[in-house]
Amino acid sequence: MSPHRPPGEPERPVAVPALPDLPEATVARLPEYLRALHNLAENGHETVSSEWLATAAGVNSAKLRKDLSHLGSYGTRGVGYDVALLIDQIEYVLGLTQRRSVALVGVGNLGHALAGYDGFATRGFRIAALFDADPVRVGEEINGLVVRHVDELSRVAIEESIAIGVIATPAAAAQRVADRLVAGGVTSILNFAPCVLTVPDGVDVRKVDLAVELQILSFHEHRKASLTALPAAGAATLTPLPGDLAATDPQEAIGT
Ligand SMILES: NC(=O)c1ccc[n+]([C@@H]2O[C@H](COP(=O)([O-])OP(=O)(O)OC[C@H]3O[C@@H](n4cnc5c(N)ncnc54)[C@H](O)[C@@H]3O)[C@@H](O)[C@H]2O)c1
Repeated sequence: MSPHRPPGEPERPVAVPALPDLPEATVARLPEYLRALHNLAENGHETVSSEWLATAAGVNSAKLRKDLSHLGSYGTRGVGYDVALLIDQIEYVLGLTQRRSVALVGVGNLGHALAGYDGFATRGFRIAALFDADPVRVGEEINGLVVRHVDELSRVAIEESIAIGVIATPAAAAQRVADRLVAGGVTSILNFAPCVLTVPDGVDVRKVDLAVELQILSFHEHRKASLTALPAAGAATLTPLPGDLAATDPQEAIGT
C-alpha cells in the first residue's frame, strides 16, 4: 500500500522472515511510526534516526528501538533506519499489503461522518458496504455507496469478503449486528456503541469510546488538582477516597 514506491519499481523484498508475535502495546504504536514515516518519505527523506522518528511518533527512542527490534529492524549505526524499508516492514506486519473491505453498520450521525471520510482508503481500507435498519436511510447514497437494509448484512458480507465490520448503531442494536457480522464470516469488529459484545473465539473486537477517553483525562485533571492543593509535606494529607479505594502511587496513577 505504500504510495512512496516509484511506479514500475518492483516491490523490494521484505526483511521480515515470519510474522512475529508482538506485544499489544507495540502493535498499537506501529501505526504511529507508519504515519511519521510516510510524512518523512513525502518530504524526500531516505533515512531517519531513532530519536527523530521517536519524537515524530510521540514516544521515547528506547521504546521505539525495542518495538522495531521485534520486527528485526535495528537500523544502521550513524545512518539510522531506511525509511522505505521500514514502511514496507511495518505495512507487512500490520497486514496492510492487501486492501481490506469494511462494512459500516448504522449510518446516523457518526456513521455518516465515517462513511464520508476519505482517510481510510489511503491507509489500506475500502468501505465496501453500508447498512442501516431505518427505511428512510436505506437507499440513500453516501460517497458513491447505496445504504442497504441490515437484513442483507450477512449475505453481502460473504459476497463482498468483508474483513472488518464497524458498528455505529445504538447500543441496544449492537449485539444483534455483531451476530449478523459473525454469521457473514467477519472476524474483526470495531465497535463504537457503548456496550460489551459477546463474540465467538477467533473474533477480535476493538471498542472506541471517546467518553471513556474523556473520563480518563478527567481523572488526571482531578488528580493534578488534588496534588497541587497539597502542602509540601505530601501524600499523608491526601483527602481520603470514598469507600475502601486505596490511594495509588501518584506516578503510576498519572501514567508517567
Ligand atoms: N465511540 C464513540 O466515541 C462514540 C461517539 C459518538 C457516538 N457513539 C455511539 O455510536 C452510535 C451511533 O451514534 P449516532 O450519534 O450516530 O446515533 P444515530 O442515532 O444518529 O445513528 C444510529 C443509526 O443506527 C441505525 N440503526 C439502529 N438500529 C439498527 C440496526 N439494528 N441495524 C442497523 N442500523 C441500525 C439507526 O437507524 C441510525 O441511522 C451510538 O451507539 C453512540 O452511542 C460513540
